[in-house]
Amino acid sequence: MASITIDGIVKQFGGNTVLQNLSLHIPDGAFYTLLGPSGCGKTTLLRCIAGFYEPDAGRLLFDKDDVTRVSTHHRDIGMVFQDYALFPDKTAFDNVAYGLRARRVAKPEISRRVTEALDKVGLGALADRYPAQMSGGQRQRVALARALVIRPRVLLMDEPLSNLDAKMRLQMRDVILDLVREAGITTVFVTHDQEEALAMSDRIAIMDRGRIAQLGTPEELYGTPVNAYVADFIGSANVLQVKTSASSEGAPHVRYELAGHTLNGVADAADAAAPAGAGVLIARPEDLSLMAPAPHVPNAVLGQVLRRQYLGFKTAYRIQLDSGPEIRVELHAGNTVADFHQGDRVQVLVPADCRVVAA
Ligand SMILES: Nc1ncnc2c1ncn2[C@@H]1O[C@H](COP(=O)(O)OP(=O)(O)OP(=O)(O)O)[C@@H](O)[C@H]1O
Repeated sequence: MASITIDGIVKQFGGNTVLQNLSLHIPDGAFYTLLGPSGCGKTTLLRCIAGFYEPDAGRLLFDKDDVTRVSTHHRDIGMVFQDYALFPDKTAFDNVAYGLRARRVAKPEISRRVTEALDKVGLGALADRYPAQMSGGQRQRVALARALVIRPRVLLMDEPLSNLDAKMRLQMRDVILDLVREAGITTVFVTHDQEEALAMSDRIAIMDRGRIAQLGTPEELYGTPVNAYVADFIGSANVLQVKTSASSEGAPHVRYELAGHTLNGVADAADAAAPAGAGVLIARPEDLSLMAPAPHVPNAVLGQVLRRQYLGFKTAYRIQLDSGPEIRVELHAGNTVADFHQGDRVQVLVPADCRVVAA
């Protein structure tokens, strides 16, 4: 077990800089997820931590040990891949035993630890099966047991759930979390599935073209995304260009123009000093609400229902704001406000704590 310090890592392929001076500290025992769209550099970063790639600049530390130039098999890491990467000609037992045999662990101890590891992942009865005789979920459990049985300092997982069906993915989330929590092992998990990231992580690093756009707890990323990219990547958000001006209440409050109305919002701390200009309103559909048009309602914008979609636990609306953009609103079942239909005139209520960030 060890903390991981990534200090100013740069990685280039040809002329293409894939990791741009990236720094990140992962405390001992924490579960961190790298999340981002295809090609943002998640796997490259994981491979630098694993030692498959040597960075062009920067350092990598496990605790205080500089492992930047240490080879993969001396880094003491466990790895789990999307495609399991099991040996097809070895049984589950022998797959899990492989790392211990390579480390010349005594036979009785190998037997004890492998049996224990297979039991932990619920495969005690399948020790003699070959990978081809197992389901995807079972194979991934073998891969997990194989990674953990060597008691690595760091566990690295590259999209380990993406080849599994939806139900198995949910089950394996719990299996993984139970095992890594019990072992107290520092884990770096790569996914492009935002729900998986939210459900599993202590902290999520959202990556954008080789940089970290935001690092935070799931609640921080969802509740206070620093920019439109993060807001749009985690959950869904209305991301609307607005013109901002200073609020009489002072920072962090800000006023902004949306579809001909002046509303109150909250500015990002970094932008609070310069409130006048172009901004971006970030409003989650579930934070907005609807009412029939009425005079003198603060923080409301007029529009018309373009589409109403009933989704059981919620109803999703697309509203065309009068001489403004479209905006999405979601009302949850049990919400007592009246229902609206296509063509209805409505007033969209935008809470005054909705955030406006730099454009
Ligand atoms: N070995 C390599 N040689 C050249 N370019 C590479 C190599 N590995 C990755 N790249 C490039 O680096 C960029 C980042 O790739 P990376 O695999 O790290 O992205 P990712 O975020 O993991 O994407 P995905 O979710 O699709 O796996 C891509 O543009 C990719 O084409």
